Amino acid sequence: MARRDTHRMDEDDVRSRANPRGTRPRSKHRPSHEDAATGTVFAVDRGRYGVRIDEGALVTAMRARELGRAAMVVGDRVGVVGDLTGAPDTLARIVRLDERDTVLRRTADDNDPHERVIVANADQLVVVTALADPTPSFGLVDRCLIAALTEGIEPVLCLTKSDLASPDEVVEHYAALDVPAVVTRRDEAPDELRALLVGHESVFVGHSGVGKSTLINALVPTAERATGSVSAVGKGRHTSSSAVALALPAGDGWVIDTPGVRSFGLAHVTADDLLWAFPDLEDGATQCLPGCEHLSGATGCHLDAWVAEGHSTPARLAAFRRLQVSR
Ligand SMILES: Nc1nc2c(ncn2[C@@H]2O[C@H](COP(=O)(O)OP(=O)(O)OP(=O)(O)O)[C@@H](O)[C@H]2O)c(=O)[nH]1
Ligand SMILES: [Zn+2]
Repeated sequence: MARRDTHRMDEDDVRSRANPRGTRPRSKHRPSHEDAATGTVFAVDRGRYGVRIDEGALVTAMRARELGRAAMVVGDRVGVVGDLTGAPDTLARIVRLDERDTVLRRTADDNDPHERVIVANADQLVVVTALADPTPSFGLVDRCLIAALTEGIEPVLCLTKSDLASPDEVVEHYAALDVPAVVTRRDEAPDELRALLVGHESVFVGHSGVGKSTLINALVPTAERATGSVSAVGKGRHTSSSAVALALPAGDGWVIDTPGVRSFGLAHVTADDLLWAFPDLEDGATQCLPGCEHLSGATGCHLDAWVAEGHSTPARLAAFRRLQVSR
């Protein structure tokens, strides 16, 4: 059961923090069109949405006025009416936005209260980092992991360019977090990673230049063409500022590519949000002083005693605290 606050609203007043491990979403917006087809938003550009209709065509759609301020993001499940043939120059209408299972969000920096929802309904976050060129940025990786863990999205570490450096140190660094790590290099097929993606909606994030496009092109051979067709969604100009969802060739799962990031603001994440992702530590914190940040040496932090009592391990507490400092 999720225990986090569900009262927070994202920028579009879409209720999105509801139980991420819960049951199927209910519609927030009451369907005004009983006959609407259901689909998934795979691209967004300048007020136009690319929607893959379930068992149907790829259509370009605009949102109906009745949706009010609600803005859809890649991964959203929506109801669509109108011309659903996907023929050139047709425009369908989104009349319903389903409640989100998860949202991946970030702020521009840590002092910025404005949250941006990047992707909806992803259940896996693949944090891509190069082992060299550029050297791994533990801070950025930590922040991506925090964003996933606090939203109930399963993180996966993907360590690229293993032809240039050994993965041992990085794997060791993250061992206590129990996050699966896969190692890739461009001259070998990413079979291990591919196996982890089957049946999932996986978002890929990473610093620019880590080899994310190389990886995605290996996973989805039609990726470049698909990304090109997204610019058709946005009236012909090229999209590079937003995410795009690509269907895996076997048809079982989605890969969502996002633009390279330099930073990952977490102004919206509290100490207790992060603790929620560590069920072995969470109960121990009920005995901390109010407002405890649970850092090492903090007066009144009960977590050291909790670990000494055998409820968790020093390595887990250290891993939690390292993320807590990164936050
Ligand atoms: N040595 C080595 N180089 C790689 C590997 N994978 C990618 N590269 C190179 O790294 C550079 C960046 O790769 P991209 O796939 O474009 O990286 P990206 O993360 O998509 O970067 P952006 O497009 O800026 O977001 C390119 O020159 C690639 O050829 C690898 O496994 N080993
Ligand atoms: Zn504490």
